[in-house]
Amino acid sequence: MQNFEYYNPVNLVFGEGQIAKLSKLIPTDANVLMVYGGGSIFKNGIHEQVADALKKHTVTEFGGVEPNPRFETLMKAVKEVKEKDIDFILAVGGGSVIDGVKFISAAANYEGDAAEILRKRMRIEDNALPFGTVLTLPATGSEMNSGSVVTIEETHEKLPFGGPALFPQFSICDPKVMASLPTRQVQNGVIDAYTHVLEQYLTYPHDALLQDRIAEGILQTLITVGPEVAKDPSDYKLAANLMWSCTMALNGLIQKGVPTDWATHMIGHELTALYDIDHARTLAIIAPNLYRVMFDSKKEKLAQYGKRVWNIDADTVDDAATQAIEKTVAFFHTMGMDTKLSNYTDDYEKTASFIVNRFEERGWKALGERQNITPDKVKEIVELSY
Ligand SMILES: NC(=O)c1ccc[n+]([C@@H]2O[C@H](COP(=O)([O-])OP(=O)(O)OC[C@H]3O[C@@H](n4cnc5c(N)ncnc54)[C@H](O)[C@@H]3O)[C@@H](O)[C@H]2O)c1
Repeated sequence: MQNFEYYNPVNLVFGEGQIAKLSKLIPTDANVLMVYGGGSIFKNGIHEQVADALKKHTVTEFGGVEPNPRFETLMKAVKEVKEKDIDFILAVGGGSVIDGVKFISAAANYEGDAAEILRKRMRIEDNALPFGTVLTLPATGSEMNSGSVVTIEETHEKLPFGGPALFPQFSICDPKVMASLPTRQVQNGVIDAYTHVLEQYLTYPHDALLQDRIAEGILQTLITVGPEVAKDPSDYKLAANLMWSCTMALNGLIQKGVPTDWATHMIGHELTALYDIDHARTLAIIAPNLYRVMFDSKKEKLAQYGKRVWNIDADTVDDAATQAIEKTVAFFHTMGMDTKLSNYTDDYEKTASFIVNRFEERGWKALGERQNITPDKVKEIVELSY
């Protein structure tokens, strides 16, 4: 096992009725900016619960953070923070709102052009504004990690950044909030979490036995609850298991001491930036083709995944690994994912060369756990995804 440090200071408050605890989790003398997205919280009662819990607090509201949050919108919130001397931010939303709040928190005290935080992929160590979250959509794990992804609309760039100062102080995860989710968003949540685990698991064999078993447990739970919770997100048992699986998939635990990949995400972000395809759906397009192109490099772990997660009984590693990829694609389809870029756009033919050029401009010579996903491999993966 590789050496590691595991630091995660998030106070995760899980369960029905827990939103009321906001009154104690945020200091009463705080000057709060409450940030939310398109307004679904006004229809499903979440806004009412938050407002009720914060009736003794000073709260300014900032709505309109988009799915795949935009730098341009978030800078308006940064202006508000400065003008109103805000000293605590509350994110009420899914990954987009939480990621957006992480950017606002980092940019609030940043001297200079805040776009540098994204373009230079800055590691935020200190000087960020404290914030907490009320999660409304289980998917990203952003409620319990210190990463964020923000899109610069002007240049169609979707860029990740993060750092230890960007952990939420607390996150409230009440599975009841899922009842109002459209099927599409529940499906996205399942596949986003599933692919997060694959990024940290489908690498090469190592000796971190527990990390593998936890990863396999999350995958099996998602396979069990995914199709059912998409049909009925108001079923508390299913919703609670999905919500906790999504958090566990990306709170840092399963990546400790092991190699990780993340190339599917790096390529997927480009598809969202170019075509506005939902994040999870870009992962479903890219991941299987990445496993096909990088087969020799990943086949041992693919075979282990096939045998342990899908109960595949095959004579050879190659056979088990091939079947594992097919099982994964079938699961993505069960969860309502289209797995071809041409299902989303007719204008795909130059996508591979565009993405490769971008990676080269950014100086990315190779991706993946072995740093062997070179620009020509990226091209092959994207072309196979058409
Ligand atoms: N920080 C991380 O670790 C991390 C990891 C993966 C993905 N991401 C990023 O997170 C973003 C995606 O976040 P997401 O998948 O959580 O979706 P989202 O936050 O973009 O929300 C998707 C849609 O669901 C709606 N919605 C949210 N909660 C709802 C509810 N309870 N009822 C009805 N509608 C509701 C939103 O208004 C929005 O229209 C992407 O930008 C992605 O790149 C971040």
